[in-house]
Amino acid sequence: MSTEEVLSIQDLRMKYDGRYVLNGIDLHVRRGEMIGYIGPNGAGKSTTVKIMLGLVEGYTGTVRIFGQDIADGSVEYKRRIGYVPEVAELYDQLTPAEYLTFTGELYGLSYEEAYEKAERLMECFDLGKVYHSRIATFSKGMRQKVLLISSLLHDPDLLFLDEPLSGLDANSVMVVKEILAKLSAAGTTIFYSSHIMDVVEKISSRIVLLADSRVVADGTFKELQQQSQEGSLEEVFNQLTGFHNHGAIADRFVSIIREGS
Ligand SMILES: Nc1ncnc2c1ncn2[C@@H]1O[C@H](COP(=O)(O)OP(=O)(O)OP(=O)(O)O)[C@@H](O)[C@H]1O
Repeated sequence: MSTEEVLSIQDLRMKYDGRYVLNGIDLHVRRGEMIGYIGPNGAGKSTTVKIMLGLVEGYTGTVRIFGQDIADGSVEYKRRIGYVPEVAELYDQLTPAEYLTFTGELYGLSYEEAYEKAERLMECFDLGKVYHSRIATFSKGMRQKVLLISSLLHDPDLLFLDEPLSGLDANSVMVVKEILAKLSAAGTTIFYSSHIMDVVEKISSRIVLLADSRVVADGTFKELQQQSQEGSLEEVFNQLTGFHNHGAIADRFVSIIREGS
């Protein structure tokens, strides 16, 4: 793996409504790393990613991407980034051909190049026949595949994925996991945010766990296991986030549902 630093975050803090949602994040990521970025709901994962994408302002600290401070006003670094958001904002009235040539051109590809490349990528996902159908008619998994293609069309150096396997069937999951492994091996740096612990455990070269607005663990899966003396990543996650009462919460939930019945 290269020692080239693709991403560097120093003392990143962000407040919403007077409350710190990120409180001193430090993170240094090298080229080709596959970072599993995990944490409880509301821990600040999306906020960190949105800051890195330049979508959220008002933070303090320094964020450098490809060596460039993203606060310096230049947006050139964005051309080398791909992003699959948690909530898809696909344009329903467009076809994949229209949508993907639009995003491809935004990333600097020519129309012809984007059109032809997107069509071949759609075919890889068995979606060649619907290249000219409206996205409004697509299933969740089909939409997710279009989003994945859109994030990868320009062969980004840094890829941010938020629940990228959402809605995909088991066969497609296998294909996408393999694609990510190959991209990472070829030098693409991947920031993989998900709640599906067994996938994160298997595909990440390094896992960063965010809790209470801070990084509470950062290392390989083996290192995290040693830190918490637990087995699976799910158990490591429970332990490092101090969560032990799933049974009691479930009991309470069910008893409320059953009240009066
Ligand atoms: N625009 C906003 N205005 C006010 N508070 C916000 C805003 N965006 C996020 N927050 C708050 O910041 C905290 C972190 O949210 P964030 O979406 O980053 O969490 P997350 O780790 O991605 O969670 P999840 O796993 O549920 O997706 C939450 O408490 C959330 O309510």
